Amino acid sequence: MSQHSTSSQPKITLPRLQEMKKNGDKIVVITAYDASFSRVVNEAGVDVVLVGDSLGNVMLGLDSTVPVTMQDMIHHMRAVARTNQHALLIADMPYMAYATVEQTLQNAAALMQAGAHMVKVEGGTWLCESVKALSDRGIPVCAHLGLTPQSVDALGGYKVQGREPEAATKMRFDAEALQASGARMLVLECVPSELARIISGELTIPVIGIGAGVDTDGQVLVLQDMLGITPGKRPKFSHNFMAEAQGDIQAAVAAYVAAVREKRFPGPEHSFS
Ligand SMILES: Nc1nc(=O)c2c([nH]1)NC[C@@H]1CN(c3ccc(C(=O)N[C@@H](CCC(=O)O)C(=O)O)cc3)CN21
Ligand SMILES: CC(C)C(=O)C(=O)O
Ligand SMILES: [Mg+2]
Repeated sequence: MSQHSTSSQPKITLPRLQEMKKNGDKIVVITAYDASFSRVVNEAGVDVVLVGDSLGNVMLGLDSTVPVTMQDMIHHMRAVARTNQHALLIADMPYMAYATVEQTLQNAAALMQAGAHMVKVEGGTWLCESVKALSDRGIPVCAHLGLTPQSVDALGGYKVQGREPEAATKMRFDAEALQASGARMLVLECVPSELARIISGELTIPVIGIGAGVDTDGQVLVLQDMLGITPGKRPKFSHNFMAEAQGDIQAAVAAYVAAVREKRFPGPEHSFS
């Protein structure tokens, strides 16, 4: 196998995801961090694989994503890329890797060269300049609003975001501004279902929810959460699909894919109001 995991082109492209939004077909996103699970989730037919900085929690045993480094992200990104078959691969940019426009370009380039097809950044309008700089240079960007775990200390914990009217209005404004700056996808995490529904309708780009109700254009979950092997507490918005899969990992991931496509997941018990 080649030492340089040069990015091969995915069958699931950004225009295809755009078309899925238009047709109301749910986009299925899942995290993976290594070659074995990259293959499993590809076999299950997921559209998008996220090499999330949640690898800090589930791969490294950390209690937040703050200590995760570019080296960590590159290491896992390369492993996932080696066995990817058809999925679009997104790499999270880790803590402080996109503090300035210069840093953003350099670190995004490293993740693309490790096999990513898109990079993801957490934050609102302060990021617009960097999103535009990346987009102008041909690097697709996924934005991330709501509960942004890299800011957990500023937010005062892992809490639902956008419940107050002013916060909801600001999130809608941030989402529009990021899209106008060139973002091609948006993740909404821990947001009231109604606000996520409104933002998904207002944006033309696909909106992927986690703890954001059933009315987004797609869903994302952390792999270990759906397999019931999270080290520590599993977030309330997640669901253990292993329970109904008789211990079969491949079947559990397939159950998640089917539940999202058929709009059976998430249910009210995984959503916030
Ligand atoms: N295993 C894992 N799953 C994730 O979804 C995840 C990570 N790790 N690490 C990075 C971030 C952190 N995330 C988190 C972590 C905790 C909560 C949490 O405790 N949420 C509360 C609900 C919040 C509320 O009611 O205000 C919960 O009870 O689940 C949410 C998202 C999501 N991401
Ligand atoms: C939970 C998702 C959206 C994420 O950012 C991650 O896995 O790091
Ligand atoms: Mg993340």
